[in-house]
Amino acid sequence: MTALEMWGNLGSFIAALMFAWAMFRQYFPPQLRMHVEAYAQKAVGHVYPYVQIKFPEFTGEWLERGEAYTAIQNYLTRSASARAKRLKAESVKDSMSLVLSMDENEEVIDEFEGVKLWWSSSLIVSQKSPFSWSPSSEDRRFYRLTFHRSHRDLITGSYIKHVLEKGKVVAADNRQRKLFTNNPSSNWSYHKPSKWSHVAFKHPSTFDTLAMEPSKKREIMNDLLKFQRGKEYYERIGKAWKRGYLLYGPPGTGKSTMTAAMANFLNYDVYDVELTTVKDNTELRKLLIDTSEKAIIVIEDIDCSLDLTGQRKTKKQEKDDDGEKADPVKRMAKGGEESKDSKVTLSGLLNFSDGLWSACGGERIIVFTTNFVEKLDPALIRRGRMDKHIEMLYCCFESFKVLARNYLGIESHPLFTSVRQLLEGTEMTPADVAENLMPKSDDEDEEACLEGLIKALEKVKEDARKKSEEEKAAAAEAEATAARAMAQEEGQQTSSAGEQEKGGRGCAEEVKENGVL
Ligand SMILES: Nc1ncnc2c1ncn2[C@@H]1O[C@H](COP(=O)(O)OP(=O)(O)OP(=O)(O)O)[C@@H](O)[C@H]1O
Ligand SMILES: [Mg+2]
Repeated sequence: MTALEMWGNLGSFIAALMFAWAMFRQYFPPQLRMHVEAYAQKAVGHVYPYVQIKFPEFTGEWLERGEAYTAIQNYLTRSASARAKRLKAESVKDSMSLVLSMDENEEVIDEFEGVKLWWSSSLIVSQKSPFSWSPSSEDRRFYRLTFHRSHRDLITGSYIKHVLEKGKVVAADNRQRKLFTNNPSSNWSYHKPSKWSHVAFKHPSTFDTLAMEPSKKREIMNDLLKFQRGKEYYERIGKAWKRGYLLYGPPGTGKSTMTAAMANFLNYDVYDVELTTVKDNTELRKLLIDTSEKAIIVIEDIDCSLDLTGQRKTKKQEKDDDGEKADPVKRMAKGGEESKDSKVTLSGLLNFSDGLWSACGGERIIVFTTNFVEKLDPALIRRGRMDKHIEMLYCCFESFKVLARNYLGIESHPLFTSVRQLLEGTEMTPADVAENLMPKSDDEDEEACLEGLIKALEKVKEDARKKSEEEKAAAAEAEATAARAMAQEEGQQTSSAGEQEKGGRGCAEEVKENGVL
């Protein structure tokens, strides 16, 4: 028999089977058909050694997109793009890249701990619109997983968990991350229920481009990685999966840049909380609850946002304050007009940072930045709330080298030696160094930029020297004035003591005289 004849016979056999099946469906009464089908399935089950699991696209009463379906779709991306013959492409990251998944009725093979499995994707077209070209909302897509029944425990126990976890990781890598900012409370309405507005987060800062001492940078990166991989660890020790970072240092040392680098490193969204537009503590809590996992919540310039220098109020004091706010008479008595300022208090902020851990699921980082760490209440930055304190420093030579690589594309230059000497003991922020390294015109080359930086550093050094001399002179002057004042005071005391003595004696004499009298 030739191959062609064999295919011909097989085709006839399948056609006959399909015809028999159609007759069976048409002429058998439904109840009888159900019984026959059930017995047929049982009979097949005895000889057919494979198990199948179906993962539908939409689940639940409201037909939400099943998390498992999406995770499987993402998990199968790699094997589908390598092996499937027909693929579907979807754009992600604001149309910046494509994700490929297998098209309907395709099959790919996967392997897990030496066990072979088959994934197929299927589509059941809705009965209502069999000839419609446009997809119907009632069309049902699903993935079907087939495996040998001897591996049932392995597949249902570990493999499916592995697929879902890997799928979520792929989804996180593919998603467009967002930068959220809180809407002023007046913007919350029925039509715009979200407390946050967002744009795509595209900050270019990375740890590679961040100017910082390499060992410190590595330490922070390791800390972040440990946190990100620490799900089980946090569960085991019974601590919420969160970490607080306090970034402090002078303006322009890279606190905001570091926050962006952290978000890019961890692949997290960023929630930038503008505290001054938050009406009160309750609103702050609502904002917190509305954040997602895998997020960095940032409160910049925490010392400027609120008056956090005061002591924490007791519950009673807060109640009294609330009473005053509510009572117009008390408010007027306090000083007239109602304040338009935020009424978020230190306690509110503490509850916010603590609530972060208790009210929400895991994987959140909170970052506070400040120029004046000494101004902050110790309660706000104690370990447990702010677990890691990072001081952002003036530019050192190692930081300069990173900036030179970023801005000029050079690793070394004869002028580096002068820069190194000048940077020692000079306080110039990375922001100022970066500004000096930026070519001001097309014909300014790297040498000109470095010379410009050297001049700027010399000026800063000279200004610092003059300032220190002026300060020394002022201190000496103040000391001299104080000494003069003390001497004068001592002189006055001596003379007044003399007079007192005289006066005293006078009195005594008087008494005496009086006595005599
Ligand atoms: N450590 C750094 N590494 C790389 N670039 C830096 C660094 N520090 C500052 N810069 C550059 O200077 C600019 C200002 O820095 P940034 O806004 O991060 O400072 P900051 O510490 O947040 O200042 P502020 O206290 O005023 O908020 C950045 O846009 C960046 O280009
Ligand atoms: Mg900043």
